[in-house]
Order: sequence, then C-alpha cells, then structure tokens
Amino acid sequence: MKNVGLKNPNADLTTLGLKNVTAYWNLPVPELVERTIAMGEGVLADSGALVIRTGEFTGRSPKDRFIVKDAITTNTVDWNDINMPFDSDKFDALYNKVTAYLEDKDVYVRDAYACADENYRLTLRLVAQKPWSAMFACNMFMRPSKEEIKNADPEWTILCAPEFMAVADEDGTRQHNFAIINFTRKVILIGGTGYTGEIKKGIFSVLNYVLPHNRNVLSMHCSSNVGESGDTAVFFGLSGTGKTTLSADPKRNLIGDDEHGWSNEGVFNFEGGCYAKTIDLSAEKEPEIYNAIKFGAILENIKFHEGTRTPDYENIDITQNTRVSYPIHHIDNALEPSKGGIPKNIFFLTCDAFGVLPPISKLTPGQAMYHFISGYTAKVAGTEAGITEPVTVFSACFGAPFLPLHPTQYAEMLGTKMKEHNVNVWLINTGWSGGSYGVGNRMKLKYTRSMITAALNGALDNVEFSTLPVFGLNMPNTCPNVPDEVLNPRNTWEDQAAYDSKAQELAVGFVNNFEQYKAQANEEIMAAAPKATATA
Ligand SMILES: Nc1ncnc2c1ncn2[C@@H]1O[C@H](COP(=O)(O)OP(=O)(O)O)[C@@H](O)[C@H]1O
Ligand SMILES: C=C(OP(=O)(O)O)C(=O)O
Ligand SMILES: [Mn+2]
Repeated sequence: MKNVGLKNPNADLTTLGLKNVTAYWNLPVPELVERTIAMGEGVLADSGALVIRTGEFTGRSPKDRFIVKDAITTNTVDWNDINMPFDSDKFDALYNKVTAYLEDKDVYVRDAYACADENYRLTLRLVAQKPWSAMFACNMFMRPSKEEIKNADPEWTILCAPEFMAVADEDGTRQHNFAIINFTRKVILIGGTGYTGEIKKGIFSVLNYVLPHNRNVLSMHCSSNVGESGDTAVFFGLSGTGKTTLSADPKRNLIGDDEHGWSNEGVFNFEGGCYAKTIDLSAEKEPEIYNAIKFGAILENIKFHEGTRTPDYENIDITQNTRVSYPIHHIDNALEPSKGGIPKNIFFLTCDAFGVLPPISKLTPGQAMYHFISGYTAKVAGTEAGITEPVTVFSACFGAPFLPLHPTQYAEMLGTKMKEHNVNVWLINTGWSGGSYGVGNRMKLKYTRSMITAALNGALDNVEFSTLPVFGLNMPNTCPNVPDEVLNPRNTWEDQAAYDSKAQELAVGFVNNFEQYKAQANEEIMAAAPKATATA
C-alpha cells in the first residue's frame, strides 16, 4: 500500500478491501491532466481542455444499472424496468472481485461532496482506476477545502473500474458493464464502462432517494438560475432537452445545470460543475459554454479538425453524445454558493419529436401536475446506449432513469410547493416544429431563449393567449423577438390534417401512459389530460 497526495491521515483504503494499491489522493487537476496524458489516454485541445475517450461506452447504459434489493430498499424503491433489483450477496461477491482486480494497481482517489446547502451535504469518496475519472469527480462534485480533505470521512464510496469486465452468468449482471447502487453499504460500484456520466448520475440517484424519503426535500432533474431581482427559475428536462444550454444566460446567474434540491428555504445545487453537450456547439449560439472549455475542462469523445487541436464539434464519428465537464466557476456569472430562493418560474422542457406541442404554453396547476407526472419528451441520440435518433418517451418527472421512488412521491411534493408559492409553470417544446422529426426542424434556440426571457421578465403577462385543441394548452399569440407563426404549432405544419392526426396519436400516447397513475390522481389533474377522440 502506497499513498501519495493529500489525505486524511486516518484514511486507509484497506478498509474498502483494497490491497497493495498505489493510491493518488486528491491530486491537483494539472497533475491529473499530466497523468492522463502520460498514460496515453488524453491530449490537450488548443483551448487547454483535456480531451479523453471514454471507451466502449459514450453514454449511460440504463439496462445495466441496478439497485441492491435489501432491507432498506425492498419496500421503498419503485421496482420496474428502470430500477432493477440486484442481489445483495451477488453485490458483495462482485465488489470483492473488483477490489481484487484493482490489487497492485494505481488508483486515483477524490474526496468530494454533494449539495450546496450544508444541511443536506452528502460526503463521498471516488476511488477510480483512471485519473480522468477522478478529474471528472473534481469538476462535477463540490470541492472540499484542504482542511476538509484532511478530515474527510465520507459517507458514500464510488468504486469505478472501467477496465474490469463482469462475467454475466457468474456475477448476476446483464453483461460485462454495470453500475450498481447499494444503499446499505453506501457504495456505488461501476465497472466495464468509462462513461463519466455514470458517476454523477449514480450520486444523483442516491440523492433522489435520500432527500425526499428522509429529509423532506424535493430532488429535481433540473437546471436553475436567478435573475437580477433575485427571482429563481428552474428548468426540468430529460437529457438533451436544454437544461444546460438554456440555464446559461448572460442576464442571469447560474445556480446549476442538472441536479437540484428544493427545501423549505429554496433551491440548491447538488453539484459543483456542469456537464454540457458539445454537439454543434458554437461560440455564437452558446458563448458561455464555449468559453468554459479551457484548461480544467474535460472534453469527451470529440475529434479535432484535421491537422489541428481545434475540436470539431460537428463531428459525430465517435458519438452524438460528445460532452464537456467543467467546474461551475468556468461560467462567468455562476453563483457561489449555488443557492437560490423559492422558484418563481418553473419550465418543463420537452423535446417533442412529434412536433405537436407549442414552443411555449402556460400551464394551469392541474396541467402542471399532469405534465410533470407524464414527463413526455424524447430521448435524444447518444445519451443512452443504443439510441441513435430521437425516441419518444414518457419519463416521469422528466428524470425517470434516476428516480428510485415512485413518481407520485416527487409529484406530490412539487404540487404542494407549487401551490403554496404560486409558482408560474411553463411547458417549453425545444423539439420539433413544422412537422415531426425527419420532416420539420428543431425549434430555433434563439426563439426558445426569447420565449423564456419573455416568460421570466413578465412580457407574457399582458398578451393574448389561444388554446391548443386536444391538449388544452394556453399559448401566447405574440412574444417579443419570436415570429407569431411559430407560436401555434398547427400553423407551422404545411399539412394541417397531418398535424391533427399526429396530435391525436400523441394524445392517445398520453392517455395510455397515464393509466398507471390514474388511481392516485385527483379530478383537477385528470381534467388536464389531452382529449383523445379514440384510444388505442
Ligand atoms: N430550441 C432549443 N432549445 C434548447 N436546446 C436546443 C434547441 N435547439 C437545439 N438545441 C441543442 O440541444 C442540446 C440541449 O442539450 P443540453 O442543454 O445539454 O441538455 P440537458 O442539459 O437537458 O441534458 C444542445 O446541444 C443545444 O444546442
Ligand atoms: C449526463 C446525463 O444527463 P444530462 O444530459 O441530463 O446531464 C445522462 O443522462 O447521462
Ligand atoms: Mn445537461
């Protein structure tokens, strides 16, 4: 056993079952960069960002994500095809295999924590095979001071061994890769995949259990920012729908881009960094994110323009899910500590591949609940293994892959808070317009930004609204800096009969999906269901 770097003198990896490892503790970022490069696993971009490849997996693999079924979870977790059970003894055996595999190897340790509100702080330690995984943790989790590191005695452990391959038949996994959460041992075990997103979404899943279940805090898959007058906005959305992009707003202070809690005091970020998509990124369209890509950032799975070290963000040879992680202070106007007041506006971002929903509509409380529980959107290409074009999905609470509890538990908390604080709720379609995917186009980012700005600054308070048939959604007839024609989706379709039939198809999808929640929903929520004239 050899230890290098800054650590709590009492910390000892043998208590985790690791033998004879050389452990590099909390190395400074430049050293993690150097080691990554020296190992032949990274190069520098001209901006100074570290460029790595995550290997076979360039997105999450939801089919290989499990929760250990035990005394804590058996009756509390909503077991389904997302929350899949893993046997506790099998976990112990696999854990021992991973630690045995790491014997005699180098490991990179990162002490960190989650939650900007110290009342809810969750301390953690990542032990990783790769220096770039440790650097990702340094970018994405909150960073303890040196003093805190010297006293670190973390609650949770993440063991991450991308090159360890499970044997499905023996180990109880589906295939060679896995991400398994054990609430009793407080361990997240990751193997066979180097996709860094598994690390952050693992802790997010833990918080999505612990905070609502034990602490009466609503956890949310959302970004958040705050305006000059101190008004907080949150943007819920499944991966790729615009949380990171739309929360980076030069006129507002960023709280965080992906994971937040809502306590009685207000909103707080879980993370210490952002994880942005870089596909088609440009300085013109997304200057804040573009400029955040400098030394300290990690670019994943991108290629360079030939003969240069300039990233080619249009190149999708490796994946459409090209990514960058950076500490939050790479965004100029980020707030630290990352906390805001009670939200004044909530946006549900949906990437509607049908092209049926309006680009902006204002929801009644009943509609807000209905749409939150439904979580209609599309999975965009690349974020999950096997997805190569937008696939329509109902992802409850706009974050089903990360929610261990039943969706109605989150929805009830949101409903109570929404009503108590009289929050405005908006549905934003960042997806297709003028036709479904393949025919129409993605809504222009600059229009979506203008609509959000208008909603936030009150410019939509005094305009006229129309109601979209079937869905009953209230859409503004005008909006500053947006052409009127795009506001009503039916007008954007050349063939309006085709629109009507697609709208019916989507309405049927909503109704069928909601069957599972009907028993728990009250009249106000059910009245918000789209009116399908036929059911499939
Ligand atoms: N109208 C739009 N609104 C938001 N994002 C858009 C829009 N049109 C295209 N995009 C692109 O979609 C992606 C949204 O991704 P991102 O903000 O990272 O999603 P999330 O943070 O929710 O995972 C970005 O690549 C962005 O440039
Ligand atoms: C990182 C992910 O999500 P998001 O795009 O929401 O950050 C993910 O789903 O793996
Ligand atoms: Mn994001």
